[in-house]
Amino acid sequence: MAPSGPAGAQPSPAEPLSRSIFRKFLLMLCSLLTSLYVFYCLAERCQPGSGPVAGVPGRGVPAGPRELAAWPAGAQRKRLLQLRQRRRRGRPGPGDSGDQDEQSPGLAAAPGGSGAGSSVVEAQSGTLALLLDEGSKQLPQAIIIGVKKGGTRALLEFLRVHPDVRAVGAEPHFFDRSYHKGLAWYRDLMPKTLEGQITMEKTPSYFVTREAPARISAMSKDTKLIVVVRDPVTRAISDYTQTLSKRPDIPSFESLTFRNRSAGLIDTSWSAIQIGLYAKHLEPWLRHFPLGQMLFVSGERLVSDPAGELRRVQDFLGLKRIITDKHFYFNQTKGFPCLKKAEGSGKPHCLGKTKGRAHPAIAREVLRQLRDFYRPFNRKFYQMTGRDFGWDG
Ligand SMILES: Nc1ncnc2c1ncn2[C@@H]1O[C@H](COP(=O)(O)OS(=O)(=O)O)[C@@H](OP(=O)(O)O)[C@H]1O
Repeated sequence: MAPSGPAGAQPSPAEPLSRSIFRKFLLMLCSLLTSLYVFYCLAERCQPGSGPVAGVPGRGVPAGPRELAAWPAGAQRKRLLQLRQRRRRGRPGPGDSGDQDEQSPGLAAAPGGSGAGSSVVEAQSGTLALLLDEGSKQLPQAIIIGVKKGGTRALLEFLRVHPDVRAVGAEPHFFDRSYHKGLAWYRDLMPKTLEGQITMEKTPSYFVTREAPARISAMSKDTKLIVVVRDPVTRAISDYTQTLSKRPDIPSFESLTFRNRSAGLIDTSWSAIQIGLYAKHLEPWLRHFPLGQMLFVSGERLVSDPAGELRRVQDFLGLKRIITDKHFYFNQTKGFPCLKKAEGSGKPHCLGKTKGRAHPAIAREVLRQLRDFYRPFNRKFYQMTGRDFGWDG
């Protein structure tokens, strides 16, 4: 008995012609259906278990065209740029203020990394982005220049929710550490922006860098400067807590605070103390920038009323008031306000564990001496800025 041929093989002379045509037709139909299914997947309609949560664009997976269509125009443009730029991610940030300051969601790898989900998104964004202008890299028009441990990361993360703000995630440290690399290098660190969008960065050490005011002014006299300030005593303890987390064997806060404890002489050369002399650090900035070009954000109010502080910041930057109370919720576990939907992921987002560390208990008497020490500097700072931050009340 002759063996029967494999499916799709040449018809034997005994096989009727109509049957062979029918089999070919079936084969073609199958491949057509397969292609349709692949297309269907590309349109992100068959992501198992990762469908978007109602009303939360991009939740679970990055937003597809259908979700994008439901977003405001500014958010759509921003989202497309982010998707496009994710392809080129992988370049590490140039540095930060000492902490492993978490990358914002917009720059962090998407869940699944370079897995199937991301390639699907890239295929879509590539097609869609081609239809739109991709934007260009600009030098920042606004910079958060300080202060270290003031709440600078929280402010930047909150601002990034705004569709007209684009910011570099890591701290560039251009005006203090990398100025020799030139403005082209600096610009290249920035994300692409479209017309009407603001480019921003934050490097808290600029506020205490002697050369920074002149350098920023040389880049552009119109640069808007934001300083997040916090009670200098709490700020010093926060600064110390950060160092302690990396070097647990350092001396106590109390012993580092004084040059001579029995004489009550504060060691102003210790950077944790030095940075809190805000009035002193502000002077050189005011020689290069008018006061109206600087905004002082209360680090305390950024925690107690983030929407209120963000309203001031949006007004200062000439942005539409888009970030409001609706964007925040108070996370009891974290003990801080968090975003209901972070930029880039659409998921609830609190800052990482390097923000909001528990501070060590400091002797009451030392706290009193520090408050006495800072009081005149604080008063001068309130006068200079026209705002009483309430640290001495
Ligand atoms: N929403 C929210 N979530 C978490 N943390 C918040 C928030 N808002 C302000 N802060 C305070 O930010 C402090 C860290 O400040 P910076 O981000 O400027 O620090 S750094 O200079 O960039 O290292 C950090 O200081 P510590 O509490 O001492 O860790 C926080 O108190």
